[in-house]
Amino acid sequence: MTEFVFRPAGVAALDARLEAAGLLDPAMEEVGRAVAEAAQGLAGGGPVLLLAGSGANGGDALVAARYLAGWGAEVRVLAAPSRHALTRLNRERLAAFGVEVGELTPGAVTREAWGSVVLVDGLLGTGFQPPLRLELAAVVEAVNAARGAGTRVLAIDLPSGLDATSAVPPGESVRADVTVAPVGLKPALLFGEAATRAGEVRVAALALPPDWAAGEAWATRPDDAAVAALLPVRRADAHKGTAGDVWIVGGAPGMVGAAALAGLGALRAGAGRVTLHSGAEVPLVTPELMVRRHGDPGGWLAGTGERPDAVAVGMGLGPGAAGLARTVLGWGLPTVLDADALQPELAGAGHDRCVWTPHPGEAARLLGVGTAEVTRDPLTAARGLQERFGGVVVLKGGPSVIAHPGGRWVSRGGHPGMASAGMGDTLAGVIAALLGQGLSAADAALAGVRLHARAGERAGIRHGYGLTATDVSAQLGGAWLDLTGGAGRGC
Ligand SMILES: NC(=O)C1=CN([C@@H]2O[C@H](COP(=O)(O)OP(=O)(O)OC[C@H]3O[C@@H](n4cnc5c(N)ncnc54)[C@H](O)[C@@H]3O)[C@@H](O)[C@H]2O)[C@@H](O)CC1
Ligand SMILES: [K+]
Repeated sequence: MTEFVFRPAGVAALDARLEAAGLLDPAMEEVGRAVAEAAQGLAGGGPVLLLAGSGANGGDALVAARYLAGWGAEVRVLAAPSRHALTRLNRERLAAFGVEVGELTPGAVTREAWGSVVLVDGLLGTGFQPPLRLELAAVVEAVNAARGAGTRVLAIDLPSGLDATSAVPPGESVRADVTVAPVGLKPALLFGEAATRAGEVRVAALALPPDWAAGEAWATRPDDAAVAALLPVRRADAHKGTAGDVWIVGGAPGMVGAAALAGLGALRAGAGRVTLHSGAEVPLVTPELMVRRHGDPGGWLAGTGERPDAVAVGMGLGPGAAGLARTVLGWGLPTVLDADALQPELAGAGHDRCVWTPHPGEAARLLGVGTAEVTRDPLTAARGLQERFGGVVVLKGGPSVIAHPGGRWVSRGGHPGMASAGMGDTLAGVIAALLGQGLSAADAALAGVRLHARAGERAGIRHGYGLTATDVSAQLGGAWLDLTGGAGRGC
């Protein structure tokens, strides 16, 4: 399923629409039921302790308690006083069900957690404004102590104490084993240290008019079926001239491997013909790559009338890369700009057929901010880059973000072993190959990132953290077949 990613403002806007349509009560009912089902699955018939804060997150917990009680589970409930109308209503409904609700204090949490198999965290969701107030900080501490003693923790929407928009927790927060996120994900569930505190994340879809969620979402996380639909299908009479002529412009003395890896990535992603243009002698990593050495690559590019179907420029190119990149951008061809071609002076030089592929350090250089600012909120950073540089931006990371003029995508998958030099060079080649096969810049970026990640997952099974960019390239063909379900023959 393709998932939506919301910021708090989107959640609040969706809430307002639900309220106006008289659908907020049924929505909370759906969320509470989904939470109850997940808690029941985790508890395996054991007692469940539910903690309800003062907002709608707490209301979700109170609904979940009612369902669990109705199914015959032993429930213990502690709740904060609330002025939220629906949360209060659900507390009354729970009382009518005969379930007692205790006062939410750190001591009560410690006492009631004793013997509870599962603790449901409905303290704070997207309405949390850091920093955590003292009385709740002590409750969060008690929750984490209970988890340390063996109680499994299920967070509603996000672990309480996380800022929904940030990869960096503002301080201590609940540490969850499972998070059930209503309607869609929040950035904190996807990125950085915050995501590690959420455990396994499950989205609980709500029955909504289809355009409501899409209209309020800040990004989407496409599934593999959506990505596979972007990949080209060849005719039986395809030949190397129809599969894309790709140039790799990169490599300087001491940095030739980067260009070679990009070339290999392009070949393995189906390019019909790949030529490396370099000012240095590039090693023959595979005989299928063509290598052309130029004494003055910039002069040659400026003068040549030859044109490929797609270009990747920058990998290992060294100083002067921005000038070469400007020349290539001037051709208006499908182009990937990577590594040394990612220079602030190229702001505004992008066009709708180009893809910029910075990692967070390069993104920070392009934006003129610190790397921490980029990694704290990659979705906003990627959008800022796209607006400043034009075209499409792939902000690499785990997960990568793709920003295009119509919105933002968050990629899926990958493997921690991909944290090694050369992976970005391979990705640049993969995206160039897809551009050369006729994909738009946005589609090539999304499909390229997912193909690369899937290849990394395959290579990771064999090599663990020791996998190299060459290992990933070798798995690109298999990754393509995985995504397309074995398609790929002529039709
Ligand atoms: N449209 C949606 O996506 C839906 C959202 N729902 C739930 O609604 C939640 C958002 O509800 P609310 O906007 O009521 O917000 P929350 O329930 O997240 O929290 C708001 C409450 O937290 C308190 N609070 C805020 N900052 C605090 C701090 N620093 N220290 C201590 N207390 C603090 C506030 O006083 C307020 O009472 C979501 O996280 C989700 O669980 C669901 O109920 C239904 C559908
Ligand atoms: K929560």
